[in-house]
Amino acid sequence: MSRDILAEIIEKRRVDLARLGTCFGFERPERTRPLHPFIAAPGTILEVKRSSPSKGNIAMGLDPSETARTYAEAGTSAISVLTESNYFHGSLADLVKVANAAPNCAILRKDFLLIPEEIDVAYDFGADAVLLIARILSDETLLQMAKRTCKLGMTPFVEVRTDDDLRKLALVQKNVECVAGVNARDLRNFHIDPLIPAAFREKLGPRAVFESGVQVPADAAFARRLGFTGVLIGEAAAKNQKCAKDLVHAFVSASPDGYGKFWKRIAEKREQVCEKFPGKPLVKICGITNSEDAILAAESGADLLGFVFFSKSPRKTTAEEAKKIIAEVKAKFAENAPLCVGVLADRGSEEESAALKLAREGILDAIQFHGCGIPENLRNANSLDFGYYEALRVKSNEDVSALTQNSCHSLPRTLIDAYVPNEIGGTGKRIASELVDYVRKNNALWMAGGISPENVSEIVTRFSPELIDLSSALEEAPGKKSAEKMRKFFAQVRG
Ligand SMILES: O=C(O)c1ccccc1N[C@@H]1O[C@H](COP(=O)(O)O)[C@@H](O)[C@H]1O
Repeated sequence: MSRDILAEIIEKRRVDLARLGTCFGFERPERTRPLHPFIAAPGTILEVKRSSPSKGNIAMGLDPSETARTYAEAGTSAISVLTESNYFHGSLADLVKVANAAPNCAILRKDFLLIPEEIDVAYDFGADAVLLIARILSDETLLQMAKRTCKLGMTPFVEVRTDDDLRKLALVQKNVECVAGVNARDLRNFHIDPLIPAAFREKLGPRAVFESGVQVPADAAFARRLGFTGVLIGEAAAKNQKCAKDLVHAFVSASPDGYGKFWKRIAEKREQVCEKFPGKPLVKICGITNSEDAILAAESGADLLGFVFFSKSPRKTTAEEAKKIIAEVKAKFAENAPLCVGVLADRGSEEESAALKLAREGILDAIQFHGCGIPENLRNANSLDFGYYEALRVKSNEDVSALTQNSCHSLPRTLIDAYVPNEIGGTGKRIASELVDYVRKNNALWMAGGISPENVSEIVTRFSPELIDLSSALEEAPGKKSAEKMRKFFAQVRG
């Protein structure tokens, strides 16, 4: 989509401001409500939202006062009110109504505020916090508006999405206390990726909010597991207010954990690769059985190393061997070490128990469930010491639908591998190109199956995968990688 929706919204808003003034034609009330702290402790922000440019009509008949009462009863600590009229059908009248109906919640004015006087208007209409979008404000105006917000006792909520926005956020943080927010939705194409907020989390300061795209309770929990203090939920709450309680409960009962940490590290590694090797994917080298191969892969630029815990694999490893290799890799590469993943293919096996134990001990960063499904107890957990994802062996479009069903915030990525009858993984066989195309239409592509030094350039150019995973084509003998093949391979993806 080439349409710049943000620019359109702002253009119309400037015209309205000039025509109607900063109160948009509403009579300016005198504030009587006391001020409330905004996201001073972990909590949700449920939104009063009628429509949006990405979703069209969401809840056009919504009554702001009733909605605010429902949200307050659900236990939300804050309520966001969209006051933009052209694209979101909100108004300052909604803000007053919500502020009056939810006297114990912090109220956020969510709009595309452009001039400092709008901050005073937000205060008078009952807000406790105001959204300031870094991308649409100059350094000077942003800082002026943030300072004015604090002067009135409210909280500036600064939304970032780019490195330049982060620079602006740091400028604000140097001067005043604020809450930072990252939108998972790309306003250029409305595409939602929970790994965008994940990549930003450590750069935002202590109070940070995950915005957009939360649909189900597990998505809200995922935001908390990434370490966000708040989660802003619009459509899912406004459309189905009965779910508000579950969304709030999921967020506040989760905590930052090893699962969130794994996905944050994937997201950060993706950013680093995008910056240093534009257009190139993350790389997982699988089937590691010895330190020499592990160290060569790490030195060459592997982002993940895979250790196979499957008795029938020619490249299987044991807990003792994996532990020793991982200790060497982590000692040598410290925070630049690749993430270490245990690959499981046989549920209920001794190997599964051994790998899960290493993951719980923090030795393995994650588990790849290869063609054997994710255990229910892991799917339902909201606090784990490690990450996990599924590898699906795909042979038809129906298999791909399972992948799309998997895809939600809490399972942000699924790996695809070739389906080969009677073989589980490490087959050296490729997935049919039509199937890969079908997957990548709606999903970030994590791809395995027959990737080699000879075909990797063609695969990267043709499919733009986000991650490639390979094993057998780098071997000189079962379980032993060839240094020559590794060098040839990495010359293409890290050259
Ligand atoms: O490599 C194995 O032996 C293996 C065994 C059981 C499950 C998964 C396994 N490896 C995975 O297979 C693909 C890549 O294989 P290849 O490049 O086609 O040889 C990858 O997902 C590995 O993690």
